[in-house]
Amino acid sequence: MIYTVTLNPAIDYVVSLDAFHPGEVNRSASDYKEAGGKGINVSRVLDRFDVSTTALGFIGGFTGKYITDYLTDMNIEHDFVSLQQDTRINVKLKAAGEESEVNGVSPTIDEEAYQTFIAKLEQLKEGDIVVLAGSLPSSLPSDTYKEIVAMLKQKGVMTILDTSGTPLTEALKASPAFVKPNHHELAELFDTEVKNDADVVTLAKRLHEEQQIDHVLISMAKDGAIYVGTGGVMKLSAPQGTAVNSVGAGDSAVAGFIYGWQSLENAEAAAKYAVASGSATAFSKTLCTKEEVEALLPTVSIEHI
Ligand SMILES: Nc1ncnc2c1ncn2[C@@H]1O[C@H](COP(=O)(O)OP(=O)(O)O)[C@@H](O)[C@H]1O
Ligand SMILES: O=P(O)(O)OC[C@H]1O[C@](O)(COP(=O)(O)O)[C@@H](O)[C@@H]1O
Repeated sequence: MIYTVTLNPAIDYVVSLDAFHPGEVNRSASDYKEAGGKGINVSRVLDRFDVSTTALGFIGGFTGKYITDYLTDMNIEHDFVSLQQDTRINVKLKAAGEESEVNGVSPTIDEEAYQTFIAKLEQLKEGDIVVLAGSLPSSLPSDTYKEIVAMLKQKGVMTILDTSGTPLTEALKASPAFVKPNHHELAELFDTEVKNDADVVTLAKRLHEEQQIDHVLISMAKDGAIYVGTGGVMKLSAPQGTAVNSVGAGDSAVAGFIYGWQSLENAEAAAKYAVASGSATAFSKTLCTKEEVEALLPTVSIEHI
């Protein structure tokens, strides 16, 4: 069974305007809301690929109810721990060809809620897959993902991690099986500049070899991705197209990799599916469909480095 963990979910409130004028009253040309947060998006995309998951994490208040109702309507299993405080709202602003984001403040996770969540993870078994994705609520210590990865690995559970900053640095010490930082997050991780593909390969190799991560996929938005792992070293081009809404592109890439890996057990095919999925989401208003991904697959080229 695949589980996604979103410790800090969100309603994504996506607002489009022709132009944004700070300090003035602005009116949306269009807006809509979606259940978001990285693990939840992975569940949503895998559902579109006909792969069942159970979404775990913390949810609270009327915003949390919006998310659980949304998932229930989609027939996506979920088993969140309930909080009193509201789940956050993240604002995604699209104006004059630019995308800006204001991600909200997380509710507080108290010890009792955290232990209830850990008790759910304790039930998982060898062969299960867990996707840990997104920021940590500020009330949880920065080594939370590290502790969870270590605990799950002891049970024979495959762990996949998509986060950034100190929680990522810490969790790498527990060697999750697959990580997908983008190139900015990779640079931040090593406190350096990433100027070209060679720099990306050098740092991704360090993650694979020194931190013993089986699969490292560095996503680079319109420049595709670089894979370093048990499947070798390769650069994947992104399909050409017009970016409509790139919110969820990274999450779609994570879902695409899992889908490709599960169905084919081949890292090259999985990385290709990841890139096609990310791009299909970037080119559409919302998350990709399987048909959109498969239409783009032949346009992803791979160069072995
Ligand atoms: N403008 C774009 N054009 C084509 N593909 C894109 C674009 N933006 C994102 N993608 C696709 O989505 C994947 C993930 O995007 P990226 O922006 O790197 O992730 P994140 O959202 O985690 O920062 C990329 O590897 C690429 O395949
Ligand atoms: O937990 P974080 O890092 O604040 O990110 C949450 C945001 O990321 C998203 O999951 C989108 O992520 P990507 O664009 O990286 O795929 C949104 O749905 C959500 O608002």
